[in-house]
Amino acid sequence: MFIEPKSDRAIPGDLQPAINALCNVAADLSNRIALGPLGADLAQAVGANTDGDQQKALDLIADDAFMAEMAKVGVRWYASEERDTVEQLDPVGALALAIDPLDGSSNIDVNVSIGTIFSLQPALADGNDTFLRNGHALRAAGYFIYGPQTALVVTFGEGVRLFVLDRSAGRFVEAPDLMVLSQDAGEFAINASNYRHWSKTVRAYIDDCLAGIDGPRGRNFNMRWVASLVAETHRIISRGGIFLYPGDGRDGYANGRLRQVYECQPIALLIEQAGGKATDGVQRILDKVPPHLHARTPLVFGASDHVDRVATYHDLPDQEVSALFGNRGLFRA
Ligand SMILES: O=P(O)(O)OC[C@H]1O[C@](O)(COP(=O)(O)O)[C@@H](O)[C@@H]1O
Ligand SMILES: [Mg+2]
Ligand SMILES: [Mg+2]
Repeated sequence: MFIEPKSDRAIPGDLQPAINALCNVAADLSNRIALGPLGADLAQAVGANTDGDQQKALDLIADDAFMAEMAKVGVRWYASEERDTVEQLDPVGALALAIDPLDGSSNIDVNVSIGTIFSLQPALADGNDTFLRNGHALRAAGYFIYGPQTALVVTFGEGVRLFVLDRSAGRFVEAPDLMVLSQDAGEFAINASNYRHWSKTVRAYIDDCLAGIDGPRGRNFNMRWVASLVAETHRIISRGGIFLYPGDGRDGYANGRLRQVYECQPIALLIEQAGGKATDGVQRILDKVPPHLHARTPLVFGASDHVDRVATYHDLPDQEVSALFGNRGLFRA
């Protein structure tokens, strides 16, 4: 076994082979990533996926490795960010796996945390129908983080569990405590270089954070942006705060950058299970049905109060946001 749960906590029996196989591949990837420049050039550009995103060597290595193992463990449908269509693996398998095999690709060659995001749900007769459902069908959601520690963070619907890779044993060993999101950290994460492309609503929210103790929030905030969704999620689950990847005015970014099936649904389930919230700014992510396999959605997640507050900015009539915005614009001269 490549995973060692605490003796008083089980992994649902029908999911165990798939979770074990995911751990096997992730441990191997972790070893390869850890070699850095002593190993193969994992950051080499090798092409583009259907969405036009650049693919790095590690995106494809990870995708091939996960797909090969999933064929042996009762997974019928395999949907990957790196593939145009759903692949059928085991025709009599009962499960469907959605995966972002390598998240945070821009960080591969700079020794910053990257990851793998996945979800498992029951397989329907048709692959597309399986994945084009809202997030309430998920049986499990998780990510592997390849960082100073390689870890698996996963939920089976009863809280969020942490397993750390013990390299000497070659196994992911469960940590004693469940992960619970702290509600009061004052930290936000957003790619602020897109400020000029955001809606007034998003600008007003961030302006208020930046105004700190002198603004309407009456407290100072800190900012972080790793450009690796797994790393941001791990930090927020570990110590709180809020993450935003809103839609913006750039070509192709009307719904932001993050994919509903491979990234947003699993992260949303984890965050909710840790005691937080995940929305597109207004609507709960888990309630949304993906319009197509590679659909993107704006994503806002973190401590409940922070996420609720973002929704109140969206609720303001446009004139009111404009009026607020007229008094702010802290990024402008
Ligand atoms: O470069 P940007 O626009 O800040 O986007 C960063 C976001 O893009 C991602 O890298 C997208 O994931 P992939 O690396 O799987 O394409 C997220 O991990 C991250 O949150
Ligand atoms: Mg990703
Ligand atoms: Mg990816």
